[in-house]
Amino acid sequence: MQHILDAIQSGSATSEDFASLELPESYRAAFVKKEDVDMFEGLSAKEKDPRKSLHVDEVPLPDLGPGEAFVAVMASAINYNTVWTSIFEPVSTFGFLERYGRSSELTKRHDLPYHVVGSDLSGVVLKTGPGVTRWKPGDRVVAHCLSVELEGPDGHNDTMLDTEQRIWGFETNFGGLADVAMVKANQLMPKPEHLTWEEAASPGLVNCTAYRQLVSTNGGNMKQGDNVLIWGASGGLGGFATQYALNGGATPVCVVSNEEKAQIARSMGAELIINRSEEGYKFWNDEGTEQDPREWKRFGARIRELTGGEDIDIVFEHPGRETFGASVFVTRKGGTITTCASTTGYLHEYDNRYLWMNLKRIISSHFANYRESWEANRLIAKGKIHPTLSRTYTLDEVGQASLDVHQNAHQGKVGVLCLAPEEGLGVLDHEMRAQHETAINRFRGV
Ligand SMILES: C/C=C/C(=O)SCCNC(=O)CCNC(=O)[C@H](O)C(C)(C)COP(=O)(O)OP(=O)(O)OC[C@H]1O[C@@H](n2cnc3c(N)ncnc32)[C@H](O)[C@@H]1OP(=O)(O)O
Ligand SMILES: NC(=O)C1=CN([C@@H]2O[C@H](COP(=O)(O)OP(=O)(O)OC[C@H]3O[C@@H](n4cnc5c(N)ncnc54)[C@H](OP(=O)(O)O)[C@@H]3O)[C@@H](O)[C@H]2O)C=CC1
Repeated sequence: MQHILDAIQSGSATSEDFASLELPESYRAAFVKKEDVDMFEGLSAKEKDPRKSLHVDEVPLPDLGPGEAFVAVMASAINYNTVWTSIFEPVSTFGFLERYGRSSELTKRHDLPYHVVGSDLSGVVLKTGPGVTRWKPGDRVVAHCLSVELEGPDGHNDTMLDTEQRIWGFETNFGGLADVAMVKANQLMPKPEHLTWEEAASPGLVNCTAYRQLVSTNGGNMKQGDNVLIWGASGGLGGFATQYALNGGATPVCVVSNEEKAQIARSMGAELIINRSEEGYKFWNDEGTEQDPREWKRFGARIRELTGGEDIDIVFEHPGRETFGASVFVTRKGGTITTCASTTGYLHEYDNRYLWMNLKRIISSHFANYRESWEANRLIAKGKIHPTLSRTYTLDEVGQASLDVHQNAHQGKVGVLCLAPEEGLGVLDHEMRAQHETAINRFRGV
């Protein structure tokens, strides 16, 4: 891989130079093994340790198909979906690969006894498959994680609705936590050039998701003046939801679990902050069998205290079972709960009387369509939304990086260096970077 890295770092290699580089037969990648899917049997989700299931080793380079691209990955990032894959919860991702593999000769390539994970990357295009004209070797790119086939009509208005919609590196193989990744060329977007490789790689998945869930007409359709309740406001999704709320003239009500996280939310410009640990909300009894509506009320009263008596227009939900009852309760009449996940449990309970009597709506959201992804990346490239990178690991440390996210011991996003030999490389637009340096570094080292 050294000759590829040399070409990238030379700064002068042409597209023809990249096109003539010899591709390796194998490459370094982070993967889980099919033979390990039962390794954590009997343990609770919290006890399952990604360091034991995530391996870093050489894997063969697949054949490149039509409409696809190989990218030399300079950096990637940890997403919670890699945590799910590595603890084999709520289902083993090998089931996704097997199902995908049954579709065609080409998709069969994904059905392997190992799953190369990772749904973000920044890097350089090495080779494109037949039919790709928009991208060429040498292009500096990031990739969003929406993989679709679009052969049927379902996804033609909104690509997320394709019946063959998958998340690359979670429901497909050959993900971004590796030195080379294979993507569909439609996933590629220009790398924001005021950012380093690791900064550019880190927003992708969560930025696009937050954009659809909160801003897009497919999600919360947020407008100026809205009160937006954001759970985990300094986390992966929340760090972007908070920026979108502030940019769009809404008022974020940020929920976090400690003072450091509260400080990050404040430094982004949020003023209304709830430290859920300090306030000690206990929505469920110890057995986890019943909720306490008095605690929902206490939470709602605190929100009213902060907003001057107003309730929430949009809840940005993802913790799931633990918080969903409270989220439905504190939403104003006619308001919206947008949900994209269930980190603490997927069987939600809420009091439906508060929903229907007050004409509230629950809107589901999942990643983002092609267009929404492009718009979210454009906002990063224009310096209107900033990366939330707090710490960067090497690819060999991917297990530890995933454990940190699993244990909620991180802030914002956690980056991973793949081919990039060190942090801080890859910036072309130094002038623009200088304008946004403080915002770019807001989450660093907290
Ligand atoms: C961008 C990043 C995102 C994230 O991080 S999201 C968080 C991580 N993701 C997750 O946690 C989700 C992981 N995925 C899952 O847990 C599962 O993936 C799903 C629960 C989403 C789906 O379950 P499954 O078993 O894969 O598929 P089925 O569609 O439930 O199919 C099971 C069987 O049920 C049949 N079926 C489905 N719908 C119906 C219906 N409406 N009426 C009758 N049958 C139905 C099917 O056909 C099939 O059947 P047959 O087993 O025989 O093939
Ligand atoms: N459907 C989709 O497209 C997507 C789904 N997801 C899913 O969303 C979830 C969150 O992802 P992401 O934001 O990247 O993860 P992070 O771990 O980075 O952030 C989640 C935040 O949730 C908060 N949190 C954790 N536990 C609780 C709890 N019990 N009650 C209230 N808040 C809690 C934490 O903040 P604090 O401790 O400060 O309160 C934490 O910072 C994951 O399940 C992920 O798989 C993610 C991206 C896309």
